[in-house]
Amino acid sequence: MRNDALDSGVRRKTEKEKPMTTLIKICGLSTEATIDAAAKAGASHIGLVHFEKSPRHVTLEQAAKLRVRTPTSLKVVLLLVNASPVLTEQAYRAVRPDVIQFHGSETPEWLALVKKHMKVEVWKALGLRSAETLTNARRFDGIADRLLFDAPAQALPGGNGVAVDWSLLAGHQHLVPWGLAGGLDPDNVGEALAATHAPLVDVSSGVESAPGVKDMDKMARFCQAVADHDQRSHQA
Ligand SMILES: O=C(O)c1ccccc1N[C@@H]1O[C@H](COP(=O)(O)O)[C@@H](O)[C@H]1O
Repeated sequence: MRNDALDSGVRRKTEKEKPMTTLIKICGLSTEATIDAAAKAGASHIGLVHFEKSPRHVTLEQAAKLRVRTPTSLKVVLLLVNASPVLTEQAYRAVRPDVIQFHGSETPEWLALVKKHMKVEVWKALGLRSAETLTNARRFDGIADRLLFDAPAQALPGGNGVAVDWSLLAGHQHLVPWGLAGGLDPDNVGEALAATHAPLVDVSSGVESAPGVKDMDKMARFCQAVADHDQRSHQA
């Protein structure tokens, strides 16, 4: 397992510190077999999507069953898109995720309210268009437990396999933990990490054989590519 070190995401390493291991979230899982494969491959987080328009949608009942069945080495992230307060609370009670990922136009005030009432980490996904997005992201400082930078919304708010402009993140001073999402796959994740030094990478369509169908071989290759990157940077 590679997920022993929880990187704050703010610093990668200092001279005397051990270099950190990149966290890996594999999103949009819907079967026990793929959850087991994610654990075996070395992911740190799995994502369950509760959003009816997504090909990766799982009902709250399915999500609750998968959650209970998930090995303790994996943190469970429940993904919601502009869910109502009632649905958010229902989803939290049914699934008891470790994290709720908000992937719509949710506000800092809404995330703060969720954090106040639910024992859960709150992550906010933001569509990274320009440097201005990074400035606007400061609204979530001290509220979101992690920011995820994804490509701007297309047909769906996420899960579109579209990469962000990594150069926008290169050298950016992050004040809160963060992660890179959008269009990652086994062949480009090493380059993405070298360009951005992301402490967490989040992948969905890049490890699928068809929309909503996870490919366990691609999942393993993705995690191996991240491990290879980590090893290279530990040696540097
Ligand atoms: O995966 C989905 O279907 C999805 C639906 C609605 C919002 C977000 C969704 N997925 C998230 O999108 C990003 C990037 O996905 P991809 O790797 O480009 O396919 C990731 O955070 C997923 O968690």
